Amino acid sequence: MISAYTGTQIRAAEQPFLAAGMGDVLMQRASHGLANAVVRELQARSRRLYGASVAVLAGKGNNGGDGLFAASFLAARGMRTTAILTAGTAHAEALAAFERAGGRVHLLADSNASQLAAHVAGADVVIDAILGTGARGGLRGAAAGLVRGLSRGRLASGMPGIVVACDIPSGVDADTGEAHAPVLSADLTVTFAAAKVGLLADPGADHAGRIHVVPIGIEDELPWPAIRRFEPVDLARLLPQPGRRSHKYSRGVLGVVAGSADYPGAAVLACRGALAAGAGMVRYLGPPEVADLVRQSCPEVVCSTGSVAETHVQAWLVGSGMGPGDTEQLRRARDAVESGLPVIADAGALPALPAVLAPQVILTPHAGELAVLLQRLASSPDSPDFDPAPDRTAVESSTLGAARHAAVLTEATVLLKGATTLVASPFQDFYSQADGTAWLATAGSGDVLAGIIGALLAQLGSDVGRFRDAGIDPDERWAAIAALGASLHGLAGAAASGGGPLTAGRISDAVPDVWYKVSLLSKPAGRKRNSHTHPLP
Ligand SMILES: NC(=O)C1=CN([C@@H]2O[C@H](COP(=O)(O)OP(=O)(O)OC[C@H]3O[C@@H](n4cnc5c(N)ncnc54)[C@H](OP(=O)(O)O)[C@@H]3O)[C@@H](O)[C@H]2O)[C@@H](O)CC1
Ligand SMILES: [K+]
Repeated sequence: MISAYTGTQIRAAEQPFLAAGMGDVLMQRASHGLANAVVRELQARSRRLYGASVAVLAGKGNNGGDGLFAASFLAARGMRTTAILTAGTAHAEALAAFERAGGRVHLLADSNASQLAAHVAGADVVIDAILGTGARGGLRGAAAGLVRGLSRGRLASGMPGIVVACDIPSGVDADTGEAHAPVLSADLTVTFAAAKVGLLADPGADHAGRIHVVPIGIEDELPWPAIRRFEPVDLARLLPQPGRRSHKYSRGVLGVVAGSADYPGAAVLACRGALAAGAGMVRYLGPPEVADLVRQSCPEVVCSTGSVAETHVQAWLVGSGMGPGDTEQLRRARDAVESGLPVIADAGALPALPAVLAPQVILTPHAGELAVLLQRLASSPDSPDFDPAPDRTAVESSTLGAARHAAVLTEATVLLKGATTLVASPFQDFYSQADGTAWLATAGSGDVLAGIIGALLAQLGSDVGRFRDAGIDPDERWAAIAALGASLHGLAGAAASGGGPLTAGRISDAVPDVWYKVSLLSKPAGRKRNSHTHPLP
């Protein structure tokens, strides 16, 4: 599990060490870790260390101090180092160490920003150490001009060097992931003590590149994380495995209310996702012509035109491929929510459900659907705040804030789909998953995701002990199940894509193999050999 914290949480954890006079020690650990990461990055690209050019953009705070100390260590390994002081001043000891190590210093001004940008655009490594967790807002004035010019220069150069962000890309809000343009997008973010929230939520995550955490010795002081991310080993622990005496009903039955005359394929894809993700049985309710297609594509599914009340299941999937005119299906969707069973509500169900729901209802909007949902809630007399209601662009600019707000207003669990998928529980627990590939942005991908999460709800929804044993509050298990589903969907998509285009049906085809490979990670050490035979995708 990756745990991420707000800048405020990190600063609070640092406080006892700073009070004990250990600030310098923390900075040395951080800057050593940063320098080592730069060395490893160059080595991984088979680039020579000796003579490599390193430019550090250093602000006046401790973030700049980390960058300057790191550059002085790199100079000691024979690299040519240049610093641009973006605030005209810098951390005194770090600057002295940088100069002692032979680094060149330039003071940034409005008049030389474009010239300095051109000067460092060709560097082998650019370290962005302008703003860290102490930032308020984004880059301003000459620093903004420098980053704009540098981004343009790197694009034009054709063979740009590596950008390494120190702690967080400057201009990304460590607490929210909101990005104040301009931001220099990094190939790698070397972050200290623990990941920051802003690195796990878009658009901040878009700028962060890969994330490397450098421990600095304050980790035991960290509180409950602000946001978490499951890794494959967590899936190994949490995904169910049938016992010898399991039968199809005990494994979990999912009811599916999806598809319409216009979008019959959504029902098929949702059912295929559910079957692939281990549901003991899938029961489909819907129009006869859609049911016929489901039967042809998935003969395992039991289809009927009956009601929710007379269908015995452990969880419901509602909404995929449904529109506002599908009156009977929408009534079934509302009945499913009213049953009190766990429900995943997707696409067409989102506008048709009551404003206030419950934690075991998982809403799965993309950014546009979430904007519409928030606009509807803002105009409801029960939810007078969040004014003005955001449009799609506003949701995309503040994904975590929007998901959080929707979860608070609806009292449901909200999964916001995107390159980084966020899950917000109404109790303010958060997950971020980014296991997939950009090729997952394809028609029907969301229907498969709904099917996978639905199957997990049917299998795990009542397994309170499994979550408690994993340190997850049982009340929060709905958010955890949604995040597990997002992770499984991402891993399956990446495996099926193999780096090339993907169709939605192939995502579900890949789920069983990914599930198997993930499950090997939980086997005792003696059998670990298998995990090499079957590496994760
Ligand atoms: N504490 C520790 O022990 C450790 C901390 N560590 C490192 O320290 C970093 C946090 O350092 P930090 O608190 O000094 O803040 P940082 O982000 O460098 O800059 C803030 C400075 O910039 C200014 N400023 C603010 N906003 C601005 C803007 N928009 N545009 C321009 N200027 C702006 C503001 O000055 P002001 O405007 O308030 O005068 C302030 O002085 C953290 O990310 C990590 O890298 C590690 O070494 C581990 C040990
Ligand atoms: K930075």
